Amino acid sequence: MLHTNLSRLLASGGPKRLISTVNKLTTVEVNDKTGIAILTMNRPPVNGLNLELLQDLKSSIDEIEGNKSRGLILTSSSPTIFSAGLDILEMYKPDMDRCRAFWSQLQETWLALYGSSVPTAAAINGHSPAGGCLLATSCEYRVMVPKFTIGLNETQLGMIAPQWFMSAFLSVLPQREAERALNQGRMFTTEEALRVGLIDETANSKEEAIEKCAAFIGTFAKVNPLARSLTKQQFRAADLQQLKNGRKEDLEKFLFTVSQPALQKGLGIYLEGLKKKVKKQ
Ligand SMILES: CCCCCC/C=C\CC(=O)SCCNC(=O)CCNC(=O)[C@H](O)C(C)(C)COP(=O)(O)OP(=O)(O)OC[C@H]1O[C@@H](n2cnc3c(N)ncnc32)[C@H](O)[C@@H]1OP(=O)(O)O
Repeated sequence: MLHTNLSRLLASGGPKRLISTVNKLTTVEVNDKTGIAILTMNRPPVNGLNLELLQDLKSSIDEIEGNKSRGLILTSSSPTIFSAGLDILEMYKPDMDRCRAFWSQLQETWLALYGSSVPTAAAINGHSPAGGCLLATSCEYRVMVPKFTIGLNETQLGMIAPQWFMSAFLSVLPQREAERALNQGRMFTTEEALRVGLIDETANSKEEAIEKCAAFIGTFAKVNPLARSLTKQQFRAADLQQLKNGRKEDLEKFLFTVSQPALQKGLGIYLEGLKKKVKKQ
């Protein structure tokens, strides 16, 4: 089968071509034989989504769209973290101008990934909370390595996931499951995520996850690319349009939320907890 051959080629190392080194926080490698691009996040230690990583992600997505790649596989250079979600330091005691640029960029990057015309898949090779889960659920397919967690834990930080975070989550989970998980701020283990359908497959390693993502992308090999892409766009149009129409309000809501003293206090305690955890070990 064609898609199995594609995934084998990719797994075998194939003739990869690094097409982008300009962006320091992401790399794009295209396999010359399969035409599939691997977009790797590389912002140690946890791929926290700050303004610069979001900018690099957006320009890498644009690059992949522009070079006619057959698909995009999103992954991480860290062996244990896909992405720790939004960089909390962008929201804690923020400079409001930067904060505005940060949230606008998050909107921009999400619109590009969720609305991407190429087939997208996430090789989730580590923990994937909150914004990390948003990136993964914005792709069309998810393969995750065991012993990690994924979910939208915003309520645990005293925050409410915006409607478009929910849209991506709801494009994957049934409403009842999504609502309960969001209300609880639940983080799913790899096995739990597979059971509820938050991920599509598990893999024993990053390489295997990439191979399975490539096999998914290979399933479109015989489908007319324009018909496939327009069908995807049609499915996602309402979600994308909702954010496009409400971008300004969404930004103002975010800026209002982060300027609340109670939220700042909560974020301070949360960050302290993350650091204490480090000291205890
Ligand atoms: C209208 C308003 C709408 C707003 C809605 C949006 C709201 C939220 C969306 C988000 O994405 S908020 C971020 C949520 N993320 C998390 O809660 C994850 C927190 N991190 C962890 O659970 C763990 O760090 C980890 C990802 C499981 C990794 O664990 P590990 O043990 O490997 O690493 P640590 O030692 O915990 O971390 C290393 C280092 O990184 C710092 N760090 C971790 N996560 C973040 C983060 N999201 N932002 C900023 N910094 C982070 C952590 O404090 C450590 O720092 P140092 O001690 O080394 O300085």
